[in-house]
Amino acid sequence: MAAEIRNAARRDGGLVRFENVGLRYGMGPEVLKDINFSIAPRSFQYLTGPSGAGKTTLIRLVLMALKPTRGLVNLFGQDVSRLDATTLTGFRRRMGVVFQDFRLLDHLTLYENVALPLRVLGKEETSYRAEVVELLRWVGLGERMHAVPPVLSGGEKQRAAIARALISRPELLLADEPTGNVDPGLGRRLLRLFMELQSLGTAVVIATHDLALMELYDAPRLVLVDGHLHVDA
Ligand SMILES: Nc1ncnc2c1ncn2[C@@H]1O[C@H](COP(=O)(O)OP(=O)(O)OP(=O)(O)O)[C@@H](O)[C@H]1O
Repeated sequence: MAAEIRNAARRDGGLVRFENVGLRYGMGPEVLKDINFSIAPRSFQYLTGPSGAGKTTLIRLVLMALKPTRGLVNLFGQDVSRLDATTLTGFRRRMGVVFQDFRLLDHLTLYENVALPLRVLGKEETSYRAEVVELLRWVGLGERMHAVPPVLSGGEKQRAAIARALISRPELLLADEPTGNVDPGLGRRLLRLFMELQSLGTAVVIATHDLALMELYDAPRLVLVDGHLHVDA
């Protein structure tokens, strides 16, 4: 089944494809209008636009946390409106997400936070311990793995959230303002982490309005303005 889905994604040329997607919250105005774009496997792109333009909303649509009001959302080669709950859960596991507010669990150590997605899958600790430690070192938190989130800086929490998003080796990583809470030096280091991740085979989407960051590494920009999206390649 997994191979079938991957083949379908390849055939359709994308991990994600939106066709004429529109979204409104409740009876409010349309926040996203006629959105068309696709995300190729192993690609790197920014999602940008002014505050309130709809970046988080678009990410939530990709994560299937929201249903489009109109149009087609295709993930891994399949129309999501036709999928059953089990397949949707499987699709979510193929995506990693770094939320703007981190969403770490305060009563768990960083090690436990990062290991959580694997624990939830019922894996034995012996099968993942080394991998979690290696990933925490990779994001520069090797010395902090037994600390709990409330005693960490914003940048440390940011990196822990990135490690947690990566532990399941996602095919697609969505990061919402991943450099929003860090100084420019750390922002550059995080960007290098994302580039390395892409070179290891993950497609990366970074939502940001940090122009300086986007200038550091040239990549296509999905630009949202007034609910419309255009691609600056
Ligand atoms: N749950 C909600 N209910 C109603 N309106 C919402 C909801 N979430 C977002 N909106 C509205 O949708 C629009 C887009 O919001 P969204 O958070 O997607 O923008 P954004 O580009 O991510 O903004 P920022 O860069 O400030 O995070 C805004 O006008 C916002 O007020």
